Amino acid sequence: MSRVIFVGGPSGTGKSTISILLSKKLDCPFIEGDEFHPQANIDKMSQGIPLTDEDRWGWLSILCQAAISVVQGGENTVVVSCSMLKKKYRDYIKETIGTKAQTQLFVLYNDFSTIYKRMETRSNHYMKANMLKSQFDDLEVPELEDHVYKVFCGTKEPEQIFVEILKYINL
Ligand SMILES: Nc1ncnc2c1ncn2[C@@H]1O[C@H](COP(=O)(O)OP(=O)(O)O)[C@@H](O)[C@H]1O
Ligand SMILES: O=C(O)[C@H](O)[C@@H](O)[C@H](O)[C@H](O)COP(=O)(O)O
Repeated sequence: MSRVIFVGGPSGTGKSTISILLSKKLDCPFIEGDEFHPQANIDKMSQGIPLTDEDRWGWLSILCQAAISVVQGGENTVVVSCSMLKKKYRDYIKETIGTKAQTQLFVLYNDFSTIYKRMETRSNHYMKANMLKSQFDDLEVPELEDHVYKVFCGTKEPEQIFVEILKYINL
């Protein structure tokens, strides 16, 4: 059966970095969630305004449909980066993918100060460092959610985090 692997967490925790490592290892496509935001969401974030649930539902739907299209197009696996900060977003993703593929969700998390320092150096990204707090406020670290795994990153190198995640993935 095909599978969809989502990599989540607040901005700067390493979603894209880890997703790229996974897609290389699994030799599969990678959907960069940031590239699928409606323009209204990008405009909002560019102005330093955090997204609300209402802003996110449409984006989550687009991402799920993109992942489904990839596996229905014949790919065995696809990796998607998407913050999916709240349990209800993760539930929505699992429900929407449904039986079309096996779904595994990994939520990266870290200390606020570690990520804040990292974000301050990323000046060209539309996600402003001062919006990070709202993301941490929204983050619900998963506990006992089916097919959802939390991954504490701390000061681990991306390779180390990648190896941790691989333990949950059938190669
Ligand atoms: N484990 C890590 N340790 C140190 N730096 C990292 C780690 N993971 C990612 N980074 C760096 O942090 C920044 C944000 O990473 P990125 O993968 O774009 O995060 P996200 O997609 O979650 O916003 C990048 O400059 C990246 O190289
Ligand atoms: O890589 C990042 O910096 C984050 O992924 C970010 O750009 C993300 O697209 C938005 O944070 C989505 O909105 P929410 O995370 O607020 O849902």
